[in-house]
Amino acid sequence: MRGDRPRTALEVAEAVRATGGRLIATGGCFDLLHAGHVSLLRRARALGDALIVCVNSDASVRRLKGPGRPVVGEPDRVEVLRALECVDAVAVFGEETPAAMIERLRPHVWVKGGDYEALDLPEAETVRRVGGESVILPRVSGRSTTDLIAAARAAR
Ligand SMILES: Nc1ncnc2c1ncn2[C@@H]1O[C@H](COP(=O)(O)OP(=O)(O)OP(=O)(O)O)[C@@H](O)[C@H]1O
Ligand SMILES: O=P(O)(O)O[C@@H]1O[C@H]([C@H](O)CO)[C@@H](O)[C@H](O)[C@@H]1O
Repeated sequence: MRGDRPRTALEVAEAVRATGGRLIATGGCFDLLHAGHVSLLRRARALGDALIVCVNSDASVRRLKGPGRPVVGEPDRVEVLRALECVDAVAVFGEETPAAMIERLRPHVWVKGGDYEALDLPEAETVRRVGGESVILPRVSGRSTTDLIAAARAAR
């Protein structure tokens, strides 16, 4: 039981460090959550003692993915992520990259899915500076929010 009040991302980070644990973090838009996201989050969580998901604000998603996005607003994206057993806390950020949030959380491991190369991540230098490592986990083929949106439009 994780208690009735969701712990903040900073509270989770401090608790993990206080017990000498390994803090995992990941980031993304997570608009219209799908099985690829869930697989990534479960595998990320298995790398350590707690997983914090850094999720882009609505304005940040719009800048990144275009004017029609996100299709699911920030409160609901946060709520859905928080409902996953493998997610210990969710933090929203509004910048272009999660670098500032990574500075605050100082994860031991930063995880992204296979559509990125670890060394190409703009936040990779920040991860290194806070003493962490960036890890890229393989994607689940055939799962993307873009495809879900296209399929939903085609079904109308
Ligand atoms: N099929 C997948 N399998 C594993 N990880 C995935 C998959 N799709 C996305 N991810 C990862 O989930 C995180 C969030 O990605 P994002 O929210 O952009 O998903 P997406 O489905 O690619 O969205 P979009 O189609 O809008 O770009 C990223 O780390 C990304 O690499
Ligand atoms: O859901 P996405 O498109 O994986 O999320 C973006 O990831 C970027 C990535 O971490 C490389 O920097 C990040 O910069 C951006 O803010 C989105 O989270």
